[in-house]
Amino acid sequence: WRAMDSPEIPPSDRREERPPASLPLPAAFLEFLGENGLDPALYSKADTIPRYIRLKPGMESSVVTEIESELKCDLMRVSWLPDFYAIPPEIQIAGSKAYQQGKIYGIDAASGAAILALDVQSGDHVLDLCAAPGAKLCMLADMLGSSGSLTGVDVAKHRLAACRTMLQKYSLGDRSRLFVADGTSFSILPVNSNLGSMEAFVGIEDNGSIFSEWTSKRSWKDRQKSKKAKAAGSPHLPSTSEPELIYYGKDSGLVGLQKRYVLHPSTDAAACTSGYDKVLVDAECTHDGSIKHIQKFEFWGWKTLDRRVLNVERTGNLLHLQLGLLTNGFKLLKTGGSLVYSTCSLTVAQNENVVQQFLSKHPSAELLKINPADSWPCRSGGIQKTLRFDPATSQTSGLFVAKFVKLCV
Ligand SMILES: C[S@@+](CC[C@H](N)C(=O)[O-])C[C@H]1O[C@@H](n2cnc3c(N)ncnc32)[C@H](O)[C@@H]1O
Repeated sequence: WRAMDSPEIPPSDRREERPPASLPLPAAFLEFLGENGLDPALYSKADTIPRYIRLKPGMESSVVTEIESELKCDLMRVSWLPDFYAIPPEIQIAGSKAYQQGKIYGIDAASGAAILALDVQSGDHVLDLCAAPGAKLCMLADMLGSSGSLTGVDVAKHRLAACRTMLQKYSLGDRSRLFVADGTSFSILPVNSNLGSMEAFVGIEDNGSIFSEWTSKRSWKDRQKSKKAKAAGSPHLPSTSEPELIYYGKDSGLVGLQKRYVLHPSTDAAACTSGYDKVLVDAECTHDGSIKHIQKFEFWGWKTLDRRVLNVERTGNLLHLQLGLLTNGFKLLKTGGSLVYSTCSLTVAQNENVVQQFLSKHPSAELLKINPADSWPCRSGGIQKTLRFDPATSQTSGLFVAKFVKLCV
């Protein structure tokens, strides 16, 4: 797999003579970095990047002192990101009471910035097209507040089930619904509150065709369906192209509605008027910018990295997948709505090139300046208005962020 030509490679991504990384990076990964103009020395910084946590909004400030004494470290407030704190990288939060009681969750500061870039307002209908394992989904739900809706989609059912657990743990599920589906073809629009009250869509008899309150107990029909899906092949991919709803909250707007109305695929024209206000496409990628993730392969085995990350077939398909996810996410956006595309890859191929290809085919898409970024510790991407976070510049994981608006054409 070769990186595509790029108009401009950000200067700090160019290869330079620098001290070698302390990690024993395997030859295939070094070759991947070389092909993409990335500096292996980045991977020696894994132990210097803080771990970030987000305090659930609304917690009293005394909670910070409580958590500090429990974790036995200072919580350093991240000045440019509300509710975010940095802690030393070696501190584990999973065993702490604060984590178990749903007061904090782990999320990188760059990920927090991507969510702020989306500028979610109360009342928005928000779609997260690659939602699992769910840290960004939780932050989106928090930003939404007490009106609007959140739809999470992921192709991997077991990973999306983890999102459901997170939403429930942090009491953020009421306005949410979760679909196992392919994000490149998902076409279900938000439940529009005006339509919800129309007689045609509201169920009269509860004969199984109407959404009643969500329960974790599955019906006989559903159990048969997943048995069939399991027998048919991969447990990760839906066996049909039909999205599977695995969770909806009591205020998600579904309760009382006819299933066929809610699960009805939309047209492009309908999306322009009744689509999502905000869409996040945090696309599947090679994860090479997630320095801590790459570090884990030292224990998992470098062969696993070859198979999971660098496999030519997989990486080649990835570019197609990323463009497909961005294209479909944009299709589901209402006119005037905005979309954030992000990846945790540092390559130009999976970021600027995908953005360029997408813009060349979509005259109704325009890049938007991310205003709060003026005070963020990041740099410009290779295309104006796009952003790049990386360990050296930002003290965070690597993240590319681009924001688009859907124009009326
Ligand atoms: C970078 S991760 C998303 C991380 C997530 N946004 C978060 O903050 O926790 C990418 C996700 O995309 C999912 N994915 C891969 N192909 C997909 C597809 N065709 N449609 C939807 N999701 C897909 C993967 O299962 C994975 O969970």
